[in-house]
Amino acid sequence: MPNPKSVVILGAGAWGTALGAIAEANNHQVKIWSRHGSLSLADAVKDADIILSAISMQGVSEVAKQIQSLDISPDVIFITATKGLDPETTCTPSQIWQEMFPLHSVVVLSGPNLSKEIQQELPAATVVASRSATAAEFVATVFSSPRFRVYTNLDPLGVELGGTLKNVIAIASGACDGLQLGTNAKAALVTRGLTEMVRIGVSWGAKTETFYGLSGLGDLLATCNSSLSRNYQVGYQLAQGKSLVEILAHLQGTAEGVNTCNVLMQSAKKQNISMPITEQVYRVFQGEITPRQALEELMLRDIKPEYND
Ligand SMILES: NC(=O)C1=CN([C@@H]2O[C@H](COP(=O)(O)OP(=O)(O)OC[C@H]3O[C@@H](n4cnc5c(N)ncnc54)[C@H](OP(=O)(O)O)[C@@H]3O)[C@@H](O)[C@H]2O)C=CC1
Ligand SMILES: O=C(CO)COP(=O)(O)O
Repeated sequence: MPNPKSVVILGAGAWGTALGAIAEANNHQVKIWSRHGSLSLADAVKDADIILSAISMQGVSEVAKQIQSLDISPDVIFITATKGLDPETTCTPSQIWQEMFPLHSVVVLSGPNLSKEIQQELPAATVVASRSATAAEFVATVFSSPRFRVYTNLDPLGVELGGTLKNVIAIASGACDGLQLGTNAKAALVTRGLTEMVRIGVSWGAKTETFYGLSGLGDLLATCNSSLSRNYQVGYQLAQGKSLVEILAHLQGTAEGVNTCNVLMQSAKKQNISMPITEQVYRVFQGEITPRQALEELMLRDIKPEYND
């Protein structure tokens, strides 16, 4: 384990708190900053070795801009644990951080990590990915523990997109369970969902194999099969006939898949990329169809080869 480091967590939500506890258990000095807390951002990031952002997508650009105006040592490593896409630019969180801090190392942390289980100290694995192998290896040593196994990876975009794109499929999976469609239907949905993720992710520059790792397939398996996932909960409740507005008003925490689905749909249309499951989720959000009608449309699509469709 490295010497104690100063780790600043941005965002006192479920994920920021859980990651803070892991670093603290490894004897690092942890400060958690929240926009509603008494600690100023300037005081929080002063003397930081690591700045880890676990804020929802909607706050990333704004907070990154505030930090840009502060005096940040060139040795600071940024970690992003947000799973979303910027609605204006379609940029991922790591692209936003890297653009604002071009000379700093930026590391993506993503994996099958339902925060409630991690808070209960159940074992889990994750991936830290960066263009800098040294930065990824350093971050792995800071967070690794007997209950949190951290793998390194050199495809930050692929790791980040795995965690982000799977949220839309988790919503569809929640709906699949809400409609009680069974295990075969779920297996088909998740597998075809992964195909969609690979298709768009690779067109954006991610590596195919990354989607078959912990941050892609691994996170799909976790969130598509657990009622702890907020995205899954959104889909499940849509299948029960609730409106999206009603669901989001009562949901505890952030379901990034809702915004991600909208951003994805626009990009897929522009790029002419087929994303049938995402499209059906989008249409359910728009109130155009019910989850059951979405199922019927997916089942009645043209017959085609399993690959190269
Ligand atoms: N929970 C989980 O299991 C996991 C979550 N993630 C990802 O981590 C991110 C955060 O998730 P989670 O912690 O669960 O969500 P929560 O809803 O619990 O917390 C969101 C956090 O973001 C902060 N925030 C939101 N908007 C802004 C803003 N404009 N400026 C500053 N801070 C803001 C919130 O601050 P405030 O409290 O002041 O509103 C809060 O600290 C999401 O992208 C999620 O997909 C990734 C892996 C696991
Ligand atoms: O990404 C997650 C687990 O890896 C958390 O999923 P939800 O955001 O759907 O709760």
